[in-house]
Amino acid sequence: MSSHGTPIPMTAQRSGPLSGTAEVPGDKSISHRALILGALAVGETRITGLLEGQDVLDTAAAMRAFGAEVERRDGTWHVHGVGVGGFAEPETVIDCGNSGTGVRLIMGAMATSPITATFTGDASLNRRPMARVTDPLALFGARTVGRAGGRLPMTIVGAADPLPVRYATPVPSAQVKSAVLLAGLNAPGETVVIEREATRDHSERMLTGFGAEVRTEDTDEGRVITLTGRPELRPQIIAVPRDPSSAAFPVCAALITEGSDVLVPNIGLNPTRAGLFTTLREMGADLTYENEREEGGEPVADLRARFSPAMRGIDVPPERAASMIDEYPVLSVVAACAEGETRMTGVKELRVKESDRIDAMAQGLRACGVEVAEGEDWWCVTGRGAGGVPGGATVESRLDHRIAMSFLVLGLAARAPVSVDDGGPIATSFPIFEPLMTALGAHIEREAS
Ligand SMILES: O=C(O)C1=C[C@@H](OP(=O)(O)O)[C@@H](O)[C@H](O)C1
Ligand SMILES: C=C(OP(=O)(O)O)C(=O)O
Repeated sequence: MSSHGTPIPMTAQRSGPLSGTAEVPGDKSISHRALILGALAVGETRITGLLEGQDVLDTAAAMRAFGAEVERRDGTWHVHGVGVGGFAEPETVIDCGNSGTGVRLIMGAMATSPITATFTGDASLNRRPMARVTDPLALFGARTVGRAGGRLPMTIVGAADPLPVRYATPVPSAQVKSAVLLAGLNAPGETVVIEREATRDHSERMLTGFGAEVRTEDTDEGRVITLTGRPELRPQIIAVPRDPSSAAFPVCAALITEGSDVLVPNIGLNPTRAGLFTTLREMGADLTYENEREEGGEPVADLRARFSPAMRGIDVPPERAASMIDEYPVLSVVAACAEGETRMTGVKELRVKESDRIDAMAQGLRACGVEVAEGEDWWCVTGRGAGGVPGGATVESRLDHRIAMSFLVLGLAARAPVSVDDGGPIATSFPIFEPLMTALGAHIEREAS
């Protein structure tokens, strides 16, 4: 959906101890991929635990537009796929709303079929760079017509006679890697993606689960992923694990809110996603992994986070960026409540997310009385110590769910309330954020607009 409707101003106030269990929703990255691969399999894929956030609902609608049957019955999602190369030409414009993952993966999935589709999104998505995906799709033989600078709305004419591709991704991006692999599904022979830094590997894992041949090798060039084209994908039964990127919010809230003790069960700790938790532990957070186990081939644990008044700032190494890319906004909130400087480098990708996340956080933190320095590829937050952030500002969320949630978390520990002008975007990834946080004891309220 391109419009988020009327803004929903929200305010968070200093809260007493947060306690209890926070059952966060399903993983957003895995949910998109389950719907898309389900739509490309032959037969019915069943998905439980799917994230029912707007980003994923928009991908479900897109899969219907390409000819798959997608239905929710009794809490389970049923996807009746059309097979690799079986996508129909959509009759309407594909609106991916706020979702970079949705639009980029779907572009890849349709680019090697002889069909044409036009993509659009909301004001945030229509500002984000798409050439990073359409450049490699052109190598397969797809053609693109879009706005200047490779922006949406954009029409892709899929390749009628696609060629396989060998592509080294110029930016660390699982979306680009996944778009190329999905396009490679309907190309003959082997499609190869090379990434210098490993990014989240859910596509590789799920493609293998659906029966595609995918090889991953770590070489001097980086990680080399080879997919054999034109497989018949077999439908799967998928239980989507809970999202570590959503778990980050109750975890960080507990660490900075006096007296808190919160359990966040069943969180995937895939090393390509778990960088935030490593960082928090290095900062001295009282964050433990309980009941560590393997589920569906992924490491999983229950996270227990307790108020940690003695956290210290650290240098977050650039090679960790890909494994915590969506978590820097909320990390900067924890950094504001720690002692000393937290320096984050190798993070220029943050500038092309739903908003320029370095600028959005830096401006909002400064308005709340926190010192922030920044450059194109780095930023540094000077902590005010536990309970030391003045707060007392209204911050723009800029159509960015993670900015809105991060400042509401800050408000729980700041001396004066912190407001966001629009909490509406939270529904894209974490529709139950407000009731979940409130049930833990957080004072978060909607204001009359
Ligand atoms: O592949 C994915 O599911 C995602 C990849 C990342 O984006 P980039 O590929 O742009 O780094 C991440 O920020 C996004 O939230 C989800
Ligand atoms: C960057 C994000 O998502 P997307 O790129 O899918 O819009 C996010 O969820 O933080």
